Amino acid sequence: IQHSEPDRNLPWPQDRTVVMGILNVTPDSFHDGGRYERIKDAVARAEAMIDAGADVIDVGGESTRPGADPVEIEEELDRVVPVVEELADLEVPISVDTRRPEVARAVIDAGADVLNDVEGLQDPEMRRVAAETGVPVVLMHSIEAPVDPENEIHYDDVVEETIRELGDRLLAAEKAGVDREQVIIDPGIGFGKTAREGFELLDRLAEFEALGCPLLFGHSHKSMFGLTGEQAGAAPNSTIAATAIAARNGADIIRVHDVAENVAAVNVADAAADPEGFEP
Ligand SMILES: Cn1cnc2c(O)nc(N)nc21
Repeated sequence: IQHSEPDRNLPWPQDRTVVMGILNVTPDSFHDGGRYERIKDAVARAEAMIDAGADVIDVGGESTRPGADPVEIEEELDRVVPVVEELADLEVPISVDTRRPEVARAVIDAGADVLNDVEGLQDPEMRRVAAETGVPVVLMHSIEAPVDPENEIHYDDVVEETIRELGDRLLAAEKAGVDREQVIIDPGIGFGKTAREGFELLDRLAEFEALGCPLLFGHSHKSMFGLTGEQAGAAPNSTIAATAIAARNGADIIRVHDVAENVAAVNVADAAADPEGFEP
């Protein structure tokens, strides 16, 4: 499977699988230190991920784990804006994972290059931000985020239904003035989907090409790997194996915690996809 035609003005290479490093700036992702310590630590971790081969850094101030507590807007701003300001000077683009238009506007003003919306631009105000700023936006499929674990969502064909619902979101975004060229789609692994549905999506990723947008796959350390003998938050080996399969099945961007290991996995997939043309 080749990558989507390299004709979009996205801020990363389009002739190979791109690795997005996850930078959580939630308090539980730091040992207790002051605010300044946290910002310094976040920048150091971003730099380490860049050194390990990350093509883009995804900054998130609010956990989207199932059942996570929502964070006040002021708190989310206080967590992400200072970090984005520091990272804006680094040589790789910065993505921000937020569901809030206020935060989206603030981080774009602070230098963020990409919006990562786990709610798939369901908020009309988020569509307006994307349309007005023209920044690339990740449109992730999720019935709700964070998902209420009690909310039993059932799919007949998770791939078909996810593609159809993403298509509807894409149309709504285009109606609001968002250019299809700025949209990256994402099946939303684990958001209201079972482990087996996660593997079904992984296996049939190529079907998402129908939407004509680059595809982001975010499986790192997720609960689907309970099926493969690891567990949520501690699934490094399954994550790396799934990265290679996802890249080979057409994922254009892989969103991961452990950058070096997953860079190797995408390189293996890209080399297998084009043994003559692959360049290390
Ligand atoms: C923030 N976040 C957590 N999981 C994610 C996924 O699978 N995709 C995207 N785009 N963001 C995610």
